[in-house]
Amino acid sequence: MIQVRSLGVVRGDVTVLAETSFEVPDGTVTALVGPSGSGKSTLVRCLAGLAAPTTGTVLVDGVDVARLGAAAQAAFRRDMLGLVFQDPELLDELTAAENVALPRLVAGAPRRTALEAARAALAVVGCEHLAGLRPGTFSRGEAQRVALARALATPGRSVVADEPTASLDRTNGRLVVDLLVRHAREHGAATLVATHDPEVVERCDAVVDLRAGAAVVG
Ligand SMILES: Nc1ncnc2c1ncn2[C@@H]1O[C@H](COP(=O)(O)OP(=O)(O)OP(=O)(O)O)[C@@H](O)[C@H]1O
Repeated sequence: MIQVRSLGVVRGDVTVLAETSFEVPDGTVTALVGPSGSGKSTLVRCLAGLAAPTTGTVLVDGVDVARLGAAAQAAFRRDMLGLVFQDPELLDELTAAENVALPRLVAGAPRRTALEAARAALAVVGCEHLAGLRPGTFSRGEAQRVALARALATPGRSVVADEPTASLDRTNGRLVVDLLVRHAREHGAATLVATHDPEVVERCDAVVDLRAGAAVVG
């Protein structure tokens, strides 16, 4: 479960987020919407331990990432949270399977086990055929699905995505949302998706709107 409690973020004179509270239950997908500059990315970064709350707390499966040290925060991102960004950020010198396996390899899993799990994750997103290839030649849709396979292969259940369909065409955008929703249902994953895309919002179970600095939960 993802829990955001009275979250406030102030940077200098700017109130980026004020008194924001909501929960994302396991097995459900919540859309995080709001005009440009309303703090969606900042909230995602707080959940990932990449930005610090000024007030309030965020909990991912009970873990308050802001209270962890830097190394533990990195381990939290690797082991507990599936993170998806607008750009896939794959490493060009590794194959797709190695990219997906990387978090597990870094955590010390045997190479063969990690690569087998990576191939299975690639099959789930329809990219089995890319396993042995390097990302340089992948289409945007393919690259984003490989990044999704990497995020969804995280042992932890919660998933946070920041504009995961923004750089994709409609067909690939739909595919990515389908995969996020299916993963949430099948794995009981609490999933939060920051988005501007009405088609994505329509597929979600709930909407949190960060309009005018206050969260409206519907
Ligand atoms: N460290 C910081 N210092 C000053 N202002 C900041 C800082 N971080 C974020 N902001 C401001 O907070 C606001 C919210 O930014 P954020 O990127 O979270 O919005 P967003 O809703 O994701 O926007 P978009 O939809 O355009 O991606 C912006 O006006 C941004 O300039």
